[in-house]
Formats: sequence, C-alpha cells, structure tokens
Amino acid sequence: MSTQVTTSPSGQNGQTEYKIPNLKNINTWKQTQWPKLKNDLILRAVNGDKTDRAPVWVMRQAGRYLPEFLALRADHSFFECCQTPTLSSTLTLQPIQRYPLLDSSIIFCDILVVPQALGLEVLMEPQRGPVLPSPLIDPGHLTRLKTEVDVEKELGYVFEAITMTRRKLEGKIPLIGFCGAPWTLMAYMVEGGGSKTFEKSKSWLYKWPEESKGLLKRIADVCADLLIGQVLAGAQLLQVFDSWAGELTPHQFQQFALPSLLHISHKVHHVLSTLGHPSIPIILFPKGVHSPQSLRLLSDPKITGYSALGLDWTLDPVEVREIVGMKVALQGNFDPVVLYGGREGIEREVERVCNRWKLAGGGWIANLGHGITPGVKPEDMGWFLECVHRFSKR
Ligand SMILES: Cc1c2[nH]c(c1CCC(=O)O)Cc1[nH]c(c(CCC(=O)O)c1C)Cc1[nH]c(c(CCC(=O)O)c1C)Cc1[nH]c(c(C)c1CCC(=O)O)C2
Repeated sequence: MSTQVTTSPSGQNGQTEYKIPNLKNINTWKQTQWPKLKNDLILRAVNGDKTDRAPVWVMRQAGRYLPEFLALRADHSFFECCQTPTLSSTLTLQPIQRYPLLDSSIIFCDILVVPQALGLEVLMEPQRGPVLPSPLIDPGHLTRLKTEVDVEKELGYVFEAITMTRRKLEGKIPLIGFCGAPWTLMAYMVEGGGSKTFEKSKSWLYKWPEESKGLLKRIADVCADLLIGQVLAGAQLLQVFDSWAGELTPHQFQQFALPSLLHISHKVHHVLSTLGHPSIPIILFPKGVHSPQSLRLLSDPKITGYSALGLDWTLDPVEVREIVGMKVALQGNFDPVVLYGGREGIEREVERVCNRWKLAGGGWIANLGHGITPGVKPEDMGWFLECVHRFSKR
C-alpha cells in the first residue's frame, strides 16, 4: 500500500501541498510502547511554563571534549559514527551517563547528512571540519541534486538510532531530533565548507534570487521529512540549527531564510497532525539574528510553528523578552567560553546570567549560546550544570 498522500495546510491560502514522506513506521508508530517519561522539565519549559528551575542541556554535548567520545572516534570515521545506529546511540548516551544533571539528550548526527541525502559528497577533515569537494558553483549545478529524496532510504539510519536511543534512555529524559536550517545548509553546499565571509553563498542570493529560493525550498522539504521521520521514530522535541542566519541582512533573512524555516515547521506540524500524531514542539536556533524586526517575526509560535527561540550569548534575555513578548519560550544563552573561566568564574557568571533570565520571565531552557568547544575540561562542564541547577531555582 502506498503512503504517498498529499494534504493542504490549514490556515493558509490552501495552495501548498505537503507530500507525506514514505516512512517505514508511518502507520506503526501508534503501536509503539515507550517507557514512561520521568523528567519532562524541558517539555514544560518549551511550552512556555515557568518551571521550578531551568531545564538544561548543551549544544554539541556529545563531542570532542569527552575522552569517551575520542576513544570511540579513534576507531571510526565521523560519518560512520552518524550512520551506524549503535555508534550514534552510544555517543548520544555518553554525556547522559556522565552528567545526570542533563535534562535532555540530543541524537548524535550532523546537519550535513541532508546535503549528503541530496546527493552531495561531504567529508569531515581532521583540522578543517566539513568539506564538500564538489560544491554548487552556479544554478547549472542544481541538476546534480536528486529531485526526489527518499529519506527512509537515505537517512533511515537516523530513525533507527532514535528508536534505539529512546528505548535505552528508559524515560529518564526526552530525546531531541534535529536538522540544519536550509540557509545554513545552502551555505555549506555552495561554499564547499565553512567560510568567514560567505561570499559565494551570499552572491547566489544577489545574482540568482529565484534559483536560491528554489534551492532553499528543496532543502527544506528534505529537512521536514527528516524531522517527521525522527518524530515517528521517537524524538520528543526538535531543534532546527540556523548557525549562519546572522550572516544575512535582516532583509535577506526575511526574504530567503525565514520562508524556508516556515516551510519546515508548517510541513512538520501539518503532516504529523494528518497522521494523528500529537504535536511536537520545535526550537529554532537562529544564531546571530539580532534585528528586532526579525526577532518580532519569530515571536508567535502560532504563526511560525516554532515554540522556542535559541539565543546566542551576545543577546540579553531581558531585552529580547521586551521585543518578542511572552508567547515564545527562549533557550540559551551562556557564552560557551565561560566553560574556560574556572570554577569561580563559572559560578559567578552562571549566577549573573540566571538572574537576567529570572527577570526575563516565561519559559526558559538553559543552554550555551553556541556549541561546547573541544578544549573544555569535562569536570568544568559538570560544574556548570551544577551551578545552573542551583542558581536557576525560583
Ligand atoms: C554548523 C553545524 C554542523 N553540525 C552541527 C551544526 C549546528 C550547530 C553549530 O552551529 O555548531 C550540529 C551538530 N553536530 C553534531 C551534533 C550532535 C549532537 C550534539 O551533541 O549536539 C549536532 C547537533 C556532532 C558533531 N559534528 C562535528 C563533530 C566533531 C567532528 C569530529 O569528531 O571530528 C561533532 C561531535 C563536526 C562538524 N559538523 C559541522 C562542523 C562545522 C563541524 C566541525 C567543527 C566542529 O566540530 O565544531 C557542521
């Protein structure tokens, strides 16, 4: 029986048609019995509830600062770790086993699995980070991308890892599924790797605006299917990482990045509701987006489909609250470098930042304002978590 049905989103102009992805568990998720969730703090905070203390997790919490990660990585390539469900699951659980104070887990994977699923080669090079040897130079190269991406076939390993990990978590804490945002992924696909100036990817926006929008939409479709698959496989919360959103002018953010972000959230919510699945909150991390105008456009979850916004450390939570109001929950926003500040430095800064967040009111998920870096001492991460538990108490 084919599961390919199309539906129209409600509350819009009725033009958009969302194709339901072909997923193995599209009809079987209802029969899955999950262990009862014991700590739902993050799920309450993401819905805007004031919690007794802030739930805390850390972006990139599984990674190179952990000796147990490095030990496993020594025997396996980076993408082998992502693509092998047992390895991904083990890596996801490493920080959870070490730090009982974490209130959420996030599946071990990478945002760049989406360009891979679209047909581009992605390598992870030891000193350089991600490298795409054949980037998209101009719109003529768009024909190199697959027109139809079967997410089950290309990314089924993520779904398997999610199901395995949720079982192993035994309901201790929720599991976050994630993807990269279309603009951030487009930047990698055009630049061929990281960049300081984003000259190539931003010139696409100036030279070929319509083709850029088309590309962003194609990426967004795969991202949405990846998120839907993760939810049906057991993810309880989702995050979309727009790490390079701050490289755009506010106008470009609104013209290019935002519509593709909305395409993802609307498709995810619409398809899940069509399947009769309970709605799942999505956190958006639009790193570097500071323009009040852009933040205001992200302030109403009913319109955007994003329940929470992740803030980087250069924003002040009280100022952001004044701009976005009370409808959206917020996440963040400790300076990742605080983890190099020593025990006293960490304690002082956590207390200060927690006090700002208490003034900001509303739902707060404590996190860093960007990923944890490889040089952090594991015991300092542990101390940071202790301090957040202590100082975020209401
Ligand atoms: C931009 C981006 C990428 N990947 C990701 C982002 C968005 C977040 C951000 O802005 O930091 C997201 C990501 N990458 C990874 C996760 C796993 C889950 C978690 O613990 O948070 C997540 C959520 C593992 C990873 N992704 C990567 C590693 C290290 C690779 C290694 O072991 O060699 C890990 C643990 C590699 C990676 N992957 C990427 C880069 C730039 C790099 C190299 C530099 C770096 O490590 O920061 C792309």
